[in-house]
Amino acid sequence: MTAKYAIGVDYGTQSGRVLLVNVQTGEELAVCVNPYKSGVIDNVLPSGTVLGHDWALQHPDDYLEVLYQMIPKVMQSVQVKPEDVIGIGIDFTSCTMMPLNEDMEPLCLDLKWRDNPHSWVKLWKHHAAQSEADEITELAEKRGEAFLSRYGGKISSEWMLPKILQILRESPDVFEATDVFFEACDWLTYKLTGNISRSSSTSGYKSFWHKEDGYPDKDFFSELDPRLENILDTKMGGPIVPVGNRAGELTEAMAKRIGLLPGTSVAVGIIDAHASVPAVGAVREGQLVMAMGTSTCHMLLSHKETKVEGVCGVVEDGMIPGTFGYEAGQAAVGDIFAWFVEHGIPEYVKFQADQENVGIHEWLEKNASAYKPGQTGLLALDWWNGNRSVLVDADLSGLILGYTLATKPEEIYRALLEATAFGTRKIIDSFLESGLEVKEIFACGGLPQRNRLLMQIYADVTNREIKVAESSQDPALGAAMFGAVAAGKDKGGYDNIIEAAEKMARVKEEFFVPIQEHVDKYNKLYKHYLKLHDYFGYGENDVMVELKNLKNSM
Ligand SMILES: Nc1ncnc2c1ncn2[C@@H]1O[C@H](COP(=O)(O)OP(=O)(O)O)[C@@H](O)[C@H]1O
Ligand SMILES: O=C(CO)[C@@H](O)[C@@H](O)COP(=O)(O)O
Repeated sequence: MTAKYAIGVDYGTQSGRVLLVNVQTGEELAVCVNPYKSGVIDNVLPSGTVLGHDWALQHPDDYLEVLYQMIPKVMQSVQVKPEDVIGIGIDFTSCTMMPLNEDMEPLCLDLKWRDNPHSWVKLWKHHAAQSEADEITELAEKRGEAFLSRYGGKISSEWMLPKILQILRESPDVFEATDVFFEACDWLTYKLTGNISRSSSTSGYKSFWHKEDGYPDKDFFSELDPRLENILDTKMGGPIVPVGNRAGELTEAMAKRIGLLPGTSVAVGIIDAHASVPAVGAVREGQLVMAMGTSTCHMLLSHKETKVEGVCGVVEDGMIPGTFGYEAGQAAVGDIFAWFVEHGIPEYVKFQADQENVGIHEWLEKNASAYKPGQTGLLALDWWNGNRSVLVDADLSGLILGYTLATKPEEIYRALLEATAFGTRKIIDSFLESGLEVKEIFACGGLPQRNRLLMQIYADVTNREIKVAESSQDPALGAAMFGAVAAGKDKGGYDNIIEAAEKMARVKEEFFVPIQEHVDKYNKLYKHYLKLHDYFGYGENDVMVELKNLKNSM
């Protein structure tokens, strides 16, 4: 049989990328990255409307551009015939949601609505629905809703219902005008296939849907707000299709536009971080995958369903069929380092990095590597974008302790790297305390490829070996694998994602091994991290929330 190919389209926070992969070998033939023209809209709308605190929106046209521009570009860069591309898979940040009209078009593209911020795509890191999230948690607790325990006991402002509730409360007219609220992932799948469906992955992790129990009762929604009584049949309606299935086939019009053949199989969409799980070959119980980029998502596979504090969700078959997929996460990781590089470094660092012809991150990494664990005298809490797991509180904020007049930028950078590693250890501890096994850790995403010091710190802080994905486009590779599964064996693909992972997944031969001397030091520092974590995180000291309230009242 001639070689067959699949396309993975990975929609990240800042950019979308398209990867063309050989289905038999997993070889990556070409990749094209398209930074979103409008990026993350967190200050003002294109029309000039000023946004409130913690808003994060996106422009839906930026997503379509990735398909229209990047798929033809990838195809032109290699000698692959469209008929040999058997499947397409999409992964997307989540919950990135949008209000659509009855023609399945985003409301924000309509002149009538475009000045209203609520008509736009709300990005996963839109955190302005915290009070709605708290309200949902309170109601679920009061009613003893069983679903709450699957989400670590607390509802995140990042998910679908808090975002819908915020729209309803702040802009009932947008709510009324909305035909359906859709995850961007599912909207793009619709754009490719013309079929309206929802992914079991986004529905399970972000919209409270459960394979056996379905959604929470209608009563729950109506008690939250009577206007939500029928939302499951109306604005949240549509068939839910399990991941690993085919969502449909490429339409004639879309095929023409992107230079592929109509009828090409399109997979049910998945959450971006989850696509990395099969892409590193993790398909078994006890395998933990950290997708480390702007944020970090921790995905753990297990055969049992249990309660885990602060977990973002557990969904049966949510990542790999036959297992329960647990997701936890840190809402900022790379974003914290980016903040420091952008706002925290003095001119002399820029000058020296220039002289040495290296980037600021590289300069800081090199200089921070000269320190031993504990030598900076600093300890930080990694809550620059709130705390996703295990505290689930977007109102928490960052902290650095131990500054002196001698503190240097590279020491602060190191403390920030360490803080994110402590945050990850806390998440692993939470899994272990719930009786789940963590046998093997994989790291993927942009960070492990770029920062060796960071990865060594993670190995030392967790006292575990860390394997790193070979592909720098891991989610896109995973999405392409789902594309190959959507096509099926008859067309040269695979019957299921486990078979696809056996043939297409890859990790680097070299991995990060803990250094005992560092492990001992970090064990001590971690105890102090936990003290700060519990003191500020569990409400004993609520100064972070008070400061935020004060700021928001200005
Ligand atoms: N050398 C580096 N060390 C640490 N962080 C870095 C480095 N280079 C870039 N970053 C951070 O990595 C993040 C981007 O990660 P990446 O995985 O490429 O993107 P995304 O999460 O959008 O998919 C940014 O927040 C950026 O600041
Ligand atoms: O929340 C999730 C997954 O549940 C992610 O989509 C979100 O953290 C964004 O991930 P990136 O950091 O852009 O890769």
